[in-house]
Amino acid sequence: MAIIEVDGLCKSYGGRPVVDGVDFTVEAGEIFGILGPNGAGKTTTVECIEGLRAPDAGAVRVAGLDPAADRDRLTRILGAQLQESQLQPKITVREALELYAAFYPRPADWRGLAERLGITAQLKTRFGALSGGQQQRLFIALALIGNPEIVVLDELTTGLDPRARRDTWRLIEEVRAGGVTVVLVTHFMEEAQRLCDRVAVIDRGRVVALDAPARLVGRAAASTVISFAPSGRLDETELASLPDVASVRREGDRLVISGTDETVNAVLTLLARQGVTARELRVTDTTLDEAFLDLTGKEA
Ligand SMILES: Nc1ncnc2c1ncn2[C@@H]1O[C@H](COP(=O)(O)OP(=O)(O)OP(=O)(O)O)[C@@H](O)[C@H]1O
Repeated sequence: MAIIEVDGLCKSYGGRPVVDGVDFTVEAGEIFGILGPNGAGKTTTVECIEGLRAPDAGAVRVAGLDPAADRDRLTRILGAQLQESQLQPKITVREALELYAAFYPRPADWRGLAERLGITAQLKTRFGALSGGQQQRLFIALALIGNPEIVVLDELTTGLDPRARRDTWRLIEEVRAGGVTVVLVTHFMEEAQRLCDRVAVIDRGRVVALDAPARLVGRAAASTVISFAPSGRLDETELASLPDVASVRREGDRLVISGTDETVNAVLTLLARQGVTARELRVTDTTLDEAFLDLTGKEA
């Protein structure tokens, strides 16, 4: 059953369309990812779902409600991650949790949430004195405090260290196991691949692909990625003309070439012919990173 329906959504700022006919539905109980390069229109799209912005055209329905017109009822079923500016720097973590719990008829136990998010030691700390990662965890706790049916998390783990990121992923999986629908805007491909049942890739205000992460990877032009630090100069145009090459790019001193097994052999032959050694050579299966580059031509 679809719990969120976005149909022909359009939004312009100063006459410039930033969301340009976005369609998708989110099924109840799924973790739905929204991926896209900077400025693609992801936040604007979720702000229309949260009722924070009214669409210029098209329709959004959340559990049958029109978010822009029914914000009061919407906030009882939808929890959203706050932006930094929405909390006073002097409020303590405990005060924020108690205050937000008081807004809802059936709040979650804030002590339990603080425990699961690892911010119990900070209960007396003022918001302004928290580290970026601690602030982020408090925002997640506040998004969940009303026991929502749907939670919208925008850039969930930005600013978290790898350990805290993994803890947060586990928490999101638990939240979903409790029946909550999760909409996740993310720049992290690993996060999308690990957590999301389906992902919409948005580019320049349009959905350019929508599928399970594994199926998006399967549809990518390339199946294999070869990367290495060349010991000498290599002509990128020559690399790009090798069999089955989908893309060639530089990452620091490394070259990253996506293609097929045949590309790997051809690259190694070219290197041998030119007397260049491939240092720290890696050959891996295509990931969502490459599929995303294929779809949008950009890094997330
Ligand atoms: N209130 C606003 N007024 C004018 N332009 C805006 C406003 N909000 C967003 N924009 C512009 O609209 C475009 C889309 O922004 P949006 O935040 O939806 O993209 P995004 O995909 O979430 O990007 P990011 O990944 O960088 O957060 C951007 O070019 C942004 O600068």
